[in-house]
Amino acid sequence: MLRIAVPNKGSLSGPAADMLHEAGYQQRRESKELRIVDPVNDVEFFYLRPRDIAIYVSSGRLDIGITGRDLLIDSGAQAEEILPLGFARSTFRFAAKPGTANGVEDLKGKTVATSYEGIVAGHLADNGVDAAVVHLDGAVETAIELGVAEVIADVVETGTSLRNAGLEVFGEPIMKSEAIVIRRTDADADDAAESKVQQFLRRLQGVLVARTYVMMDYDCRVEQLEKAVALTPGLESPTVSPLHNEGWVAVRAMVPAKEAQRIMDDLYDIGARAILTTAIHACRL
Ligand SMILES: Nc1ncnc2c1ncn2[C@@H]1O[C@H](COP(=O)(O)OP(=O)(O)OP(=O)(O)O)[C@@H](O)[C@H]1O
Ligand SMILES: O=P(O)(O)OC[C@H]1O[C@H](OP(=O)(O)OP(=O)(O)O)[C@H](O)[C@@H]1O
Ligand SMILES: [Mg+2]
Repeated sequence: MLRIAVPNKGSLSGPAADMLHEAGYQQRRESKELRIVDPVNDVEFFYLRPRDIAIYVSSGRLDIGITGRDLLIDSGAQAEEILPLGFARSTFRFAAKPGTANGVEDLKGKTVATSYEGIVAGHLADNGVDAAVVHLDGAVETAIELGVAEVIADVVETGTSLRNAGLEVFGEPIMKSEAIVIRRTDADADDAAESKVQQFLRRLQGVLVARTYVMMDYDCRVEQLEKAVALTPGLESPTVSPLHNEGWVAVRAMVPAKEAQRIMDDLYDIGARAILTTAIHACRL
């Protein structure tokens, strides 16, 4: 049975459960459940603190896990990213009162508060900067007002938390993060276990594709086919079928959902008609 770690709280937990549900896996019914077995899919889910997931996975007791890239790097655990999942996107940045610093090189002798000591200590060391790091569990934006540190390093999404605290980011982003699937580095799964891991990844990839693409169908004159296909190349190549009316073909291709309206306009302009888009609910590429 495949054993998978899933975030039990915070920004990662809701979207992770939604994605697993969309991929056809049973999920817990209430937030106090610590583990559930999905017998149909031969999978067991363990609901763990997001910060602990890389540690469990690196221990080899759990096969794979969902966590944040920043949390994986912060943990220093022997686990590696095998699939980015596109949610809980954030950047990890230094911030301070305006005028405090312009880059990491200005941090010598200063104190940096963060919940991600591993990332910050590593980044300071990479840049040869000697600064003190204070660990706080959360709400680190307040550390400056209360005099615990001159600088913070934290997750930034919209920047609202920083603005509310009168702080500004400075320097280059330390890293970009999103939810990821992780696995133990150099995992030595036997063939049966490996095929289960690959099936799990294919299911999640299917959800990602279904979320990002729509199916587009349209009719066009044979003379316009090359131009139309250039607009809708599909993932491999579009399906082209003859129509009963001679000189016309029907075309079917997947297109990025964000570009669908623009592509429909462009197709219309070159004479395509009966242009339809439909949602993709699931797929295996
Ligand atoms: N506001 C946010 N927007 C996007 N991603 C976020 C945000 N806050 C945290 N994350 C991401 O969520 C992960 C951290 O999850 P975690 O549950 O530890 O913290 P949290 O979401 O801040 O919850 P809490 O602080 O309540 O424990 C990291 O990968 C981080 O990048
Ligand atoms: O840029 P924003 O959109 O404001 O998001 C970033 C904030 O979200 C998270 O905080 P959370 O609410 O999880 O509280 P915490 O600091 O206690 O973790 C993170 O730690 C930042 O403070
Ligand atoms: Mg938080």
